[in-house]
Amino acid sequence: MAGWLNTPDNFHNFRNPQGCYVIEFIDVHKSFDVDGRAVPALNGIDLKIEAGEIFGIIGHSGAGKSTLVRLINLLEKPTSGRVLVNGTEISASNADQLREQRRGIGMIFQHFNLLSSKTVFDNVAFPLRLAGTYTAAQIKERVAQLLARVGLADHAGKYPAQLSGGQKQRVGIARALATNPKVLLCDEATSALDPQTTQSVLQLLAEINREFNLTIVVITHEMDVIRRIGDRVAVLDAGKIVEVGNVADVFLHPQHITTQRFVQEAENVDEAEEHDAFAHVPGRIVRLTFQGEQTYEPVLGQVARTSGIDFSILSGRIDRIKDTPYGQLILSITGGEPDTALQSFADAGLTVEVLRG
Ligand SMILES: Nc1ncnc2c1ncn2[C@@H]1O[C@H](COP(=O)(O)OP(=O)(O)OP(=O)(O)O)[C@@H](O)[C@H]1O
Repeated sequence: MAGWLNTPDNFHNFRNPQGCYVIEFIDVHKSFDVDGRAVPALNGIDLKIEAGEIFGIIGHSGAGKSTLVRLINLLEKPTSGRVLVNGTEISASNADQLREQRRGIGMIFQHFNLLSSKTVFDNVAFPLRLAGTYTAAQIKERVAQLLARVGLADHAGKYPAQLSGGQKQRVGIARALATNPKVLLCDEATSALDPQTTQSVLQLLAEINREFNLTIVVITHEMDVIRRIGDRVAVLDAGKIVEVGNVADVFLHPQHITTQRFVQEAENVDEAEEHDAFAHVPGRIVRLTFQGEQTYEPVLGQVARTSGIDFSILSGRIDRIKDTPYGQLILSITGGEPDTALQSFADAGLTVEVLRG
């Protein structure tokens, strides 16, 4: 059944003809009327989400994430400003156009939102039946194909109550993909799952992103989710985007205080505690950040030898941001020529931050 799944070729037809942005917010404000008073939820959002990327939106409760996502899936209209999805401004769409546009946007939820009285098969078939344009044989084939893709081929006859959380979310993903959307919105999709199940669901999302060139928008309050699969991230705080960039840049060098706190939470670091712990350590204290292949290179030893410094490692971690390894070390440096050492680290491509001079 060729043509059922997104392919890079047919995907291009859905790109914004003016560029490659699937979703675009232009100075968007949204407020809600509460007892005759306008309560602002979003204040001047400018955002461009590119075709085929995994874009994370992180924020605390009340920051405006759900409102932002409801503007993307066309459930809300902006109070002012423009939201474009696949190049079309939603507030200018009529009812038929809206229905057609909504079919191009899939969504998965924190609590899965499956129909408990229907089998796995019927849950996934639901949007296809709703569309009213597929034969029973086409629906059967499509659902089988989707269930196989999410690893649930043997569970078609089960009911949601008979599934684990991870399996329920896989059904949610299969259902969201049924009508072949170009955009998948994930609203806290792994927040109800244990760490191991979270990992496998995130892996599945990363795979379908690559296979179908699907644009995925991930709404979360956990930086770790974005670190694992995100390409770019926007940090939302009190209805405003306070930081946006590539995940590696934002994660390793967070600028805004809200971003810094999210990163510290993800790394389980208490900066005040760390600062106290280093108070009695002699020498300069520096943080070195390695990215990519340099993570595994013997830079520390080489620089120590050439500059004559001694160093102790006060804390350190090696991990991955999506597919790229990175390392962060906090060192105390004594003796030798510390300025030469810091320059040599920078020359080797490491990011050097002096925490105490
Ligand atoms: N329908 C509504 N009517 C009135 N106020 C609303 C409505 N929806 C959202 N708000 C307000 O808008 C602000 C942003 O809410 P929103 O639900 O978008 O935040 P959020 O980041 O998704 O939070 P959470 O993670 O808790 O869902 C909040 O102050 C909220 O009270």
